[in-house]
Amino acid sequence: MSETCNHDCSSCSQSCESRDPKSFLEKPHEKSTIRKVIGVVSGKGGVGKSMVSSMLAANFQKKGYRTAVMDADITGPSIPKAFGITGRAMGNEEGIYPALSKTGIQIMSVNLLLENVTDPVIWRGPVIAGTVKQFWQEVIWDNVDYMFVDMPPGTGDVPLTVFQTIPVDGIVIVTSPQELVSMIVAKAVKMAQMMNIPIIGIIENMSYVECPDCKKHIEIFGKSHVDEVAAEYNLPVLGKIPMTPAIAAASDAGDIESLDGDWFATAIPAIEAASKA
Ligand SMILES: Nc1ncnc2c1ncn2[C@@H]1O[C@H](COP(=O)(O)OP(=O)(O)OP(=O)(O)O)[C@@H](O)[C@H]1O
Repeated sequence: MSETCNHDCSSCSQSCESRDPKSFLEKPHEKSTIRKVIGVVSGKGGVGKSMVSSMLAANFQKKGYRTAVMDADITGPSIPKAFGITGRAMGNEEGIYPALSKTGIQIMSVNLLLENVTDPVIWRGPVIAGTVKQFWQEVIWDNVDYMFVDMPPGTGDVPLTVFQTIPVDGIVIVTSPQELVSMIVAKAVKMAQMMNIPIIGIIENMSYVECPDCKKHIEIFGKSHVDEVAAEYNLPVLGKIPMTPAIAAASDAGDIESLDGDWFATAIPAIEAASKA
């Protein structure tokens, strides 16, 4: 172990015995290789967590990493749409194969298994959590450097299952300025600490709107408090993403991979550094 242990597993990525003596971690499919798993979480829905998961994956793939997205947001799956994937996942007696995006990102989502993408998933918690487990154990993930897990919002059954079964190397918390940011970040931070998952930092989405003429940043949801809240928990702010029609349009068109923007200039090296072996 290269760093001195301060017994706070939430700020450390080492895997040592004291980390989790009675681990519930499950092995992935025997044909899968997944090197790093990054969870993307939010305290509540609609803050752009799926958008951030998709854009992070697109950026990591562009950097040359073999990248995957597991859409663990079973009742509100929006990942395939952002990547323009409409077909169904294929499988055989060995397992299920993820769909591939235009740039080769491996994607698994419940929407790739439903007969009709508009069919609602009206399942009880344990069934939903079981589906996420299956995405880990029965999908054949091909030589993945970084897997981003788009978590369901909140701190319920499914995030719990993900944290218990999948060896998550770190989480990124997504917030938006109008939420009760301090309470919601506090809940996400506490859950990660209880589960001994390192927190890489916070990304604020829909942070501001840029005036197309004078380029002034307008904080339409009011003044952001993300810096203060991050400082309170000793976490870095990994980025502030503007609310822009380009993001909404790219997502609606299934073209998230074509978006250009340097919104992740801080987040990418932070994720790389936090997930180093
Ligand atoms: N920065 C942005 N600028 C413009 N539109 C955005 C931005 N971020 C997200 N959106 C849009 O907001 C909507 C909600 O985003 P998204 O689905 O990523 O949220 P979410 O937090 O994953 O929601 P849920 O948890 O309910 O699934 C989407 O239609 C998306 O296109």
